[in-house]
Amino acid sequence: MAVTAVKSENLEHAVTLINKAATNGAQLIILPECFNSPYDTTCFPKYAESIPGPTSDILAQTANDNNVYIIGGSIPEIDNGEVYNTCPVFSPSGKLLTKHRKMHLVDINVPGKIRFREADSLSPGCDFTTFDTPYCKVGIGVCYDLRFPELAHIYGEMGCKFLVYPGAFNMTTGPSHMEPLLRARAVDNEVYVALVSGARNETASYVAWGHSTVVSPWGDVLATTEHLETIVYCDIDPDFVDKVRTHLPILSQKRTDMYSTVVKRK
Ligand SMILES: O=C(O)CCC(=O)C(=O)O
Repeated sequence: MAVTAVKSENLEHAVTLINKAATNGAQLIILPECFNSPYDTTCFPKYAESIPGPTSDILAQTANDNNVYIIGGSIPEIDNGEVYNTCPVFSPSGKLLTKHRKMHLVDINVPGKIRFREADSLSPGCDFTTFDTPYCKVGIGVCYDLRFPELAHIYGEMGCKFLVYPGAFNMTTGPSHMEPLLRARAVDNEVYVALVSGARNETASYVAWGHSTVVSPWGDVLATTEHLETIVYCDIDPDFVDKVRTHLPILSQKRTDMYSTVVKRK
């Protein structure tokens, strides 16, 4: 999705795209990170709103109108004076099922290329976020969360078969890192993984890599795109997760007598 600096335009456009995807048969629809605001630390506090709030009300209504799950990308959320990068999730009846506040905030400095520090205006979330669908359990991260294998592993342990990351990789890290990270999380945990990005806008302060992609539990790229706005469609088969786990039972072969990944705070 192409995102502009005008929140109302972004909301209207997101609804149009969701309606189109639903008309074409999508049952679970994912928006990109920061779809109602520019991805810019100076914008987050200005665009922030509560969840539930105006943007989430529109997504709830759109989920209900189309009878689809919506993973609402992310929006800057304000709560108690703190601003979070938050992904709200809606059921086909328009219920706010859960929300994921980005747990790992971006703090990168590649000299001469990119410096971005979300903590300049955001606070990190401290919750694991999963929800059940009739198809399978789904785990949510937001972009930089993808770089931390522990989160994906814990979601796998919690029973998720599909991990979804609204994201916005950039022109420095995206070309080298995004696809390998998606494929690694998928193969490590034998799950489907999707990352949904905003379209590239060369005039934005942060230029997104784009390339929204879905990877299978076997590590294959099932659906992807270039950097311009489009809807990427993909069939997810939760039974295939079980098949891969039977063929390669690595999850039960972990040497948990020697090491483990432990949840310290829920
Ligand atoms: O991990 C990266 O390289 C970029 C991450 C990012 O920009 C984000 O979390 O939105």
